[in-house]
Amino acid sequence: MRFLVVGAGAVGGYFGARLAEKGEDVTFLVRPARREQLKQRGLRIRSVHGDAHIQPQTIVNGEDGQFDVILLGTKAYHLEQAIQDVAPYVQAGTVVIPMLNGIKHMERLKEAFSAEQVLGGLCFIEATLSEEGDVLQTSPIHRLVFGEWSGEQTERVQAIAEAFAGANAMVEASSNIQQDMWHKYSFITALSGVTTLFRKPIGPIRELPAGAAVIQGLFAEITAIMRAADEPIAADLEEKQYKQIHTMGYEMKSSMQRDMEKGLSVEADQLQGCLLQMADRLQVHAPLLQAVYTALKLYEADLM
Ligand SMILES: NC(=O)C1=CN([C@@H]2O[C@H](COP(=O)(O)OP(=O)(O)OC[C@H]3O[C@@H](n4cnc5c(N)ncnc54)[C@H](OP(=O)(O)O)[C@@H]3O)[C@@H](O)[C@H]2O)C=CC1
Ligand SMILES: CC(C)(CO)C(=O)C(=O)O
Repeated sequence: MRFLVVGAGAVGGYFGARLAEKGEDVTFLVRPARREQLKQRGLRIRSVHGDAHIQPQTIVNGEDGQFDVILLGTKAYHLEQAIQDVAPYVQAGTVVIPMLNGIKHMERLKEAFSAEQVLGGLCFIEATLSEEGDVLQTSPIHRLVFGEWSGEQTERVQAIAEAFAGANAMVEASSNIQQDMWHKYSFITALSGVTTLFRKPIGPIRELPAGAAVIQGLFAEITAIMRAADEPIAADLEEKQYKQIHTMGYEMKSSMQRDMEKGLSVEADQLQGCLLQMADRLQVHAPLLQAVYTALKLYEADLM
């Protein structure tokens, strides 16, 4: 099975390298500067699960290649360019698996390719790129979940799961990827929301009663919006996720917060902004989410 990983960043670099380390046929679609960096230094992972160092196969936009599975690992604000660049490689029988946070990209991908070719996907991992371009992976979670939108365990899903079997990452074929994606969307919207608002890891925020109340309030707003939109979320989602946030390492940061610390763009429109549009349409009151989004937009304005 030939894999193409779009973007050799934190997420794409990690899961792609884990698959290549296992011996699978993996190519990275990268841009010229990243290709040069990878050529000089290789793709290195420094991880709590063990380091890795591979010399990755790369292509840049326009070069030839044929692939069975495309793993999409760009930021949501790079999605349009990524779609254009990857389109020539999406042929009959090719499957696209996004690993992005959020949900809005699913619509866009199904429209750009065919709904049949796009599986659902998400990942749980705390990873970032170092100044040298190495993947730093710093907490026990390194889980990739994917599946047919219908939930069926089709042959192609089983074949992909088989290719990942034995790789140094937890990879699961889900029979309810729609719900999994909405749940992850809820979790990351709240986690990235509070960690960027307060600019602290989750530990110090949740141990302050007022911080815990903000987390709880955000989950209540987010799930109220999702319920009003009739999205497939569990009845006890907010309680479960509030508990989940208390099981995370004290120093755990969100990827959005790490990007903010590096002065990079953030996915505010695709995460908080997209939910606020739903809230507006459905007339759900979401003042905490609005405050988080405002803080993010002010941060973005300073970048310009
Ligand atoms: N980091 C994390 O811990 C987690 C991140 N996520 C989500 O995963 C997604 C990816 O995040 P993350 O890995 O952190 O992001 P990174 O910024 O680390 O990596 C994204 C990579 O995509 C590359 N890229 C962008 N456009 C293109 C293109 N057209 N062709 C080829 N490469 C391209 C960038 O390359 P270049 O160097 O050329 O700019 C960059 O290396 C986001 O949606 C994020 O929210 C989800 C869970 C955890
Ligand atoms: C929830 C978490 C931290 C882990 O996957 C994440 O998705 C992110 O920071 O983007």
